[in-house]
Amino acid sequence: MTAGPLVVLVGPMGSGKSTVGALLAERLGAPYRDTDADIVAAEGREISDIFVEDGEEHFRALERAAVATAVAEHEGVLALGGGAVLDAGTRTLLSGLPVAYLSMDVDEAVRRVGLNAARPLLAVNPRRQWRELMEARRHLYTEVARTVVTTDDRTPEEVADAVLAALDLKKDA
Ligand SMILES: Nc1ncnc2c1ncn2[C@@H]1O[C@H](COP(=O)(O)OP(=O)(O)OP(=O)(O)O)[C@@H](O)[C@H]1O
Ligand SMILES: O=C(O)C1=C[C@@H](O)[C@@H](O)[C@H](O)C1
Ligand SMILES: [Mg+2]
Repeated sequence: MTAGPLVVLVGPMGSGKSTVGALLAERLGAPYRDTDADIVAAEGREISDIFVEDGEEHFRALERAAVATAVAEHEGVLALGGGAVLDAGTRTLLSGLPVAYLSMDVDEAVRRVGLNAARPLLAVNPRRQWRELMEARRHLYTEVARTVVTTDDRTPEEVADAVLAALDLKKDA
């Protein structure tokens, strides 16, 4: 059997990658890994500091390298950063992998993260910013995904069940 992640979660900020990823890891008896956390650990600084000090392009290159390492060596549940799909090289790395896109509509997004000051991308007029962000990204999430799982009106447990079913992964590993 080839090594590689059992499932890769993509989707916008707040779609539930961390929450659902942890549940999936528990159900599959597999480790959870998050490339945002890998980058913070490797760089010894927060992502917001990388953006401010070196710019988004540099961050995307670090992210591409982190995704390359993770898909090569991680055999569990892998969550990517919300903007990882913007990079063409990162998208290529995902080809052929069991990628699930966790989607949500704008109302749900504003409810979950719109008022959260820790997400400065959405700090001013979250509804409009959300729409713009998704217009730029939706087709890229869809492009890399083997399955699209809606998270609106679903608990994290229900989302995890839907991912397992869509990717034909067993629940009691
Ligand atoms: N299915 C769900 N229903 C309701 N709330 C949810 C659901 N999934 C996640 N949440 C809540 O939404 C918030 C964001 O979830 P989470 O941190 O898992 O998203 P994320 O995709 O990892 O975000 P980020 O890209 O910022 O890391 C949390 O407060 C979480 O409890
Ligand atoms: O949506 C984005 O562009 C980002 C999402 C986060 O996961 C981080 O990767 C970073 O803050 C950028
Ligand atoms: Mg997260």
